[in-house]
Amino acid sequence: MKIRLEGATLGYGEAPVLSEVNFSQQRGERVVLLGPSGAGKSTLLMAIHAQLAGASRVALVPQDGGLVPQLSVRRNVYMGRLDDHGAARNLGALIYLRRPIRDEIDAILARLGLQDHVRRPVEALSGGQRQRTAVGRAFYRGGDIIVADEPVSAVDGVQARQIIEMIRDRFDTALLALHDVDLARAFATRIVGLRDGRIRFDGPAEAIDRRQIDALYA
Ligand SMILES: Nc1ncnc2c1ncn2[C@@H]1O[C@H](COP(=O)(O)OP(=O)(O)OP(=O)(O)O)[C@@H](O)[C@H]1O
Repeated sequence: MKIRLEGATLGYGEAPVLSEVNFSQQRGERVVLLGPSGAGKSTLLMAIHAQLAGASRVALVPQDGGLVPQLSVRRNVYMGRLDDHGAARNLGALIYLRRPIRDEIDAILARLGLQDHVRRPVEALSGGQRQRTAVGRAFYRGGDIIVADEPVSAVDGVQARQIIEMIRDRFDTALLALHDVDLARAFATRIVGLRDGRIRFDGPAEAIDRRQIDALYA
């Protein structure tokens, strides 16, 4: 697993969103990106995901969930391992999921409080239920690292804390964008503050003080 950006410029068209970015992450670190809307958190996350993809197994929770609305919760979770199987098996899984697979998926969904929704199409779910489905897919996938873009923004505070704890228990290495500063502090070993496309601070969670964080959002 190698995460290293040196002097990177990241963006979508002509104008860069992030310039001269230096960022690296070691195995075992839980890094949280903080910063106001538009600071560049998603841009940085997706650049790192692109760097990891192929070389490492990454569990991804994209900001928009990336779910297939017409398919059931269970099948959306199954998608987490789509690339472990051939096309024939995946096509078959659209019609029938074998018992051991179903049981494994359902156990994850139960831990996320979705046991009563496993057969429902994602399009019939609430925003928070969808978000938990996307998290479930990442758990089912597993891997060397989880990269998650505001994975608990649509659930209530109690659920958010539970899900963040589940992420911590399941993945040694994590890179998350979060809005909730207290949650970030509880989870992270390291906090990176972004504002206007620049990294304003980057250090051990316990060394980052409230003033630095408030300045991001001022
Ligand atoms: N697909 C895109 N095409 C062009 N510009 C984009 C695209 N996605 C994001 N941007 C721009 O890049 C900048 C940073 O956006 P980004 O999504 O990385 O911020 P963020 O910190 O994740 O914000 P939020 O907390 O609102 O998700 C913004 O100015 C945004 O308008």
